[in-house]
Amino acid sequence: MFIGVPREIKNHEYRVGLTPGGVKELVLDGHQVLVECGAGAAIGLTDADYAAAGAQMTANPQDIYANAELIIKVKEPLPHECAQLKAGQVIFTYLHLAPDLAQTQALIASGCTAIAYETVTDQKGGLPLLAPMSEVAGRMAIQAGAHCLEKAQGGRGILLGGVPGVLPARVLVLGGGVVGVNAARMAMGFGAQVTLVDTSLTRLKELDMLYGPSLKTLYSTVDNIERELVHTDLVIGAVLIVGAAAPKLITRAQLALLPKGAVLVDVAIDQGGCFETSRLTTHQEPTYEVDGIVHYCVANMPGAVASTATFALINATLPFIKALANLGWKAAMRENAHLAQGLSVHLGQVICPAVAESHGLAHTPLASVLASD
Ligand SMILES: NC(=O)C1=CN([C@@H]2O[C@H](COP(=O)(O)OP(=O)(O)OC[C@H]3O[C@@H](n4cnc5c(N)ncnc54)[C@H](O)[C@@H]3O)[C@@H](O)[C@H]2O)C=CC1
Ligand SMILES: CC(=O)C(=O)O
Ligand SMILES: [Mg+2]
Repeated sequence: MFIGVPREIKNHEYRVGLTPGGVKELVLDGHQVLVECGAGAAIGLTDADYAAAGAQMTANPQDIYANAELIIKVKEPLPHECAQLKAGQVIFTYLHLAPDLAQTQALIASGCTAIAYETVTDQKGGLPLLAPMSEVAGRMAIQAGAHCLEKAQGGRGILLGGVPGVLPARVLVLGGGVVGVNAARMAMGFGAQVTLVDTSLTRLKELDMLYGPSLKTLYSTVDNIERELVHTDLVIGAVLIVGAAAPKLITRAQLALLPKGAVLVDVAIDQGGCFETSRLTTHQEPTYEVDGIVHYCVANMPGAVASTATFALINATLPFIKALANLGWKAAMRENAHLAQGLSVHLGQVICPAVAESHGLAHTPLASVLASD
């Protein structure tokens, strides 16, 4: 198969969809891999490394969009990338379509087959291709939040861990999945007082067994969250309903409950965000203020630690990329029902039910697509 890897072009996005090690595996399987020059340069993966692994290199991303049967990326295709996609071509990347009607329409119009990393599942009900980036973003959320709590960033001027004789900051984590648990672990490591809420009692029980009294757990209700906000310095938004737009857990009116200079880090922003006042920001300008509350809403947080994040991502994606390349997407999905959950858009039809529902669009059942020739 002809596989293409364009350079990522989103703001401060330095990750790359395939490492030279990944290229080597695919070339050994008999595939042809075309990589855009400089795709891995920011994290020390040189064009020479890719060439040595067996890739062909091009300075022109249009060569990739014109010729590749399978395109491997990290972030969602931007409008001019969507415009180059076509029927018969597969793109495998993060898409986050539920909050993004324009991208959904562009992928429909392209006729391509778009497979989303973030909805591929595993036997345990997890999201194996989202998890590595959720680990990174969850851990980063505490670094980012601690920085935002500094006065110069608009924050309350509170040190996360406090010092002897002065209490540490209070951190509220909304959602106890992969992002939430990684954020909670980092915050506890800093010495902060951490409370985590979730709607899953099973999950809260697991976390209680894991962390004991150093982590306070609370069932997620409006009332419980409101009572916490009154004394919270840093809130981490880490909820997810797979494929769907994030539920809004803090309204604009509820911002008034927080102390002035408190910080909201909305990791769930890629699914539309879980605070009413969230709007997308970039690494270049990561924060803004609403009613005296600092908001950090960067949708590609792991892009900032692109070296760690790229290797973590490829560890998870490579087996699926190999299956798509070796078998073709349809046979690979017939063989692996978990990979099939990634199919979002195909030949102008929306396949992911949660995406269709978010935009009020018709949805074509996965089974009927996989049953057809
Ligand atoms: N901004 C960024 O750079 C990144 C964003 N993310 C995003 O972070 C979000 C969380 O991802 P994961 O932790 O991997 O998901 P996950 O599925 O592991 O965890 C989500 C948790 O939210 C809980 N939840 C759902 N509704 C809730 C509610 N109303 N109240 C409290 N808890 C609720 C679920 O029970 C689950 O435990 C996703 O939107 C993901 O796309 C992930 C990586 C990077
Ligand atoms: C998950 C995601 O959107 C990211 O890593 O940027
Ligand atoms: Mg994202």
